[in-house]
Amino acid sequence: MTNQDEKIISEIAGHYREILKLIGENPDREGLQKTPLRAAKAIYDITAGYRQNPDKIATQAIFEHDGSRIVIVKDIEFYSMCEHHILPFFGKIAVGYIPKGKMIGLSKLARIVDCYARRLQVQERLTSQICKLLTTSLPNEGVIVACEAGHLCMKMRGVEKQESTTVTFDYSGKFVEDYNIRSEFLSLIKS
Ligand SMILES: Nc1nc2c(ncn2[C@@H]2O[C@H](COP(=O)(O)OP(=O)(O)OP(=O)(O)O)[C@@H](O)[C@H]2O)c(=O)[nH]1
Ligand SMILES: [Zn+2]
Repeated sequence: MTNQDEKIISEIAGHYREILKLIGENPDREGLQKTPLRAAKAIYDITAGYRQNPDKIATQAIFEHDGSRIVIVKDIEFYSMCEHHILPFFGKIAVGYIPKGKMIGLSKLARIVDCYARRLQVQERLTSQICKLLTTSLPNEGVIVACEAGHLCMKMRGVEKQESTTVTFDYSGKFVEDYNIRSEFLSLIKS
């Protein structure tokens, strides 16, 4: 952690201390003394994606590959924060692509998911940012991303729908043109 990171975290902690007072707490009581700093470190960590470069992650591990069949990494768990309420939404993402002479290191797909998830987000944008990045930075014939998540802003407050989940998709290239390949992806991520 750099000096700049520490400076920002300490400033955020000061704001959390004020929030604790405003909600009727005593930030000086024993259990809360370190809470502003802990909370500041947590929010800084949860939003680490702002300080990462997704293009760099996507181009770090590209290898030769002459196959042209779909590659899928599914059940990539993620945690993000909804930009409207700053409350968590979390679930799983599946990423698929059709190679065009190259393949990407599998872990990089999960790292790209984390890079965009660890920001203030809406689920639709999270899904489309992953799709767009891979479409432009990895040689491919098509990219598809499916995301299923539960939003705490719909469960622990507001409309309070405990079982609701939200599903979002985005796709490019052959997945747009070819319904069969899109449904192949869907059946493979369900199996
Ligand atoms: N499309 C979309 N909406 C989201 C997402 N996360 C939260 N929301 C919605 O953002 C909306 C904000 O609506 P507002 O009416 O401004 O806020 P609110 O009064 O807190 O709304 P309620 O949640 O209905 O109580 C709500 O409908 C949330 O469900 C997301 O990822 N995508
Ligand atoms: Zn919300």
